[in-house]
Amino acid sequence: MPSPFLNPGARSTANGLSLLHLRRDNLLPVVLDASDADPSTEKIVTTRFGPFPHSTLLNKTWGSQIASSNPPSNKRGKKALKRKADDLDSTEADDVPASASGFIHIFPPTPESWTSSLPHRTQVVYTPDYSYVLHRLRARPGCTIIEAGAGSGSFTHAAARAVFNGYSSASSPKSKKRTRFGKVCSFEFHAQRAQKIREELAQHGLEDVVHTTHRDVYSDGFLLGDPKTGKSPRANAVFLDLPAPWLALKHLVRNPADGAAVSPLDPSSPVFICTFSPCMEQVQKTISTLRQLGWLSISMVEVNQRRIDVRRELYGLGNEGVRGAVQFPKSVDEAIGKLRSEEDKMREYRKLQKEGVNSNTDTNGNERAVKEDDNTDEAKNEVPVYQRGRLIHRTEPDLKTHTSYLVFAVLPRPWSEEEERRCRERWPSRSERNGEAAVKTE
Ligand SMILES: C[S@@+](CC[C@H](N)C(=O)[O-])C[C@H]1O[C@@H](n2cnc3c(N)ncnc32)[C@H](O)[C@@H]1O
Repeated sequence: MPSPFLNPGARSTANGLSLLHLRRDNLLPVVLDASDADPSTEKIVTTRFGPFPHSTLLNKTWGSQIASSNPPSNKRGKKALKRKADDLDSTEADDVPASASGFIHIFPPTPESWTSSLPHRTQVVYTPDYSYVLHRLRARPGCTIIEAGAGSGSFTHAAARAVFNGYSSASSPKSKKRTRFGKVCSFEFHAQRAQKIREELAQHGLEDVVHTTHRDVYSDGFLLGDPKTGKSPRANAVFLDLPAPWLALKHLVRNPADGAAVSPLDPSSPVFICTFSPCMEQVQKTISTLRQLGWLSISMVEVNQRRIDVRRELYGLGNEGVRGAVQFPKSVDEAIGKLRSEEDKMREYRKLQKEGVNSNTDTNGNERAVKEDDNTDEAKNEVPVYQRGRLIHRTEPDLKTHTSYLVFAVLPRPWSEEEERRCRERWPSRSERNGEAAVKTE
């Protein structure tokens, strides 16, 4: 099955993953089920915007707006309970809320939307970090990345998309020989997490691109299959999101001394590494071990991404009903004016109370007209609402991420005297060329 992450097609399909966009930063992943066409028993996604039976979500052009359905006439629908809005957004429902008022949008999955909606089993790597990491690892179609640990699979999905250049199982044996298919070799030592990520990747059509191994990489390294005699993944890049990355580095060498038959690294290319650590002591230990093992260009980066919200700030009491406006006096004069008018109103009210007249009727018993406050900006100036107020920008403090110090390094490809000599003969330097010319003219 082609992965909806890599080949989403034009429409939502049965058994494929879709993402329901409820609100900004609130996405609900759903695998659509077409097996039950009976409206009284089919699966329903229940959200704060109403119920959405799977049949109403199937075969929709990505990006479509979908209106919620009327509550079904089945028993579950009739027994509908009123629940808090936050409890409502779920992929399956035992009962359906009686109101059917809203709409949602349906989107194909991407690594970014999966990161913000996936079921968390561990801390995850968020988009600002992994986009930078993949860029520094030179992740590109056709290369192989080693990842440990897989955790909740957030980084795994982004890495799979970065290296994807075709499904090896779908290509002919001849082209398989010629093409090096991009791969992510993912290692996880927690048995349930390893099993869960395997299931998820199969459900997402990524099992061809990601090879998952249940393994303690500190003791058993990164070969595929048997830890000692297994196959080398021939990795071009490595990402370690482990509590003690320095303990795994001894296996990431060109000539293994740990008893492994081969190195897990690609002998024909330099290898880029990134380790992800939440504290500086871990960074220091990692860098020290990288130095001992011959890694070069070692550097550390902290990604501190902030989303900047640019908007107009409109203060003043006359902005009632204006979207985003702050109902607060913009000057001392406006504050005093407001207090005076309220005192006047109170005085008049007390006077009427004393006279025994309903405050909403005048002394003759007629309905009193509500005095309109003409002191609005609308009435006072011609400036359109969207241009009023001060233009301000604020950083959004609630960005989802967790402290991460990213250590990067490069291990050069192995290089022998013989290879150096062959290259010099083939591409002589200018001085070598000039020397040769001088010898020839003598
Ligand atoms: C922070 S989580 C990784 C999150 C992941 N990068 C993501 O984006 O979802 C760290 C994972 O490393 C795994 N782990 C810890 N020690 C390990 C080891 N020695 N070998 C393999 N995995 C290990 C843990 O079980 C945990 O799932």
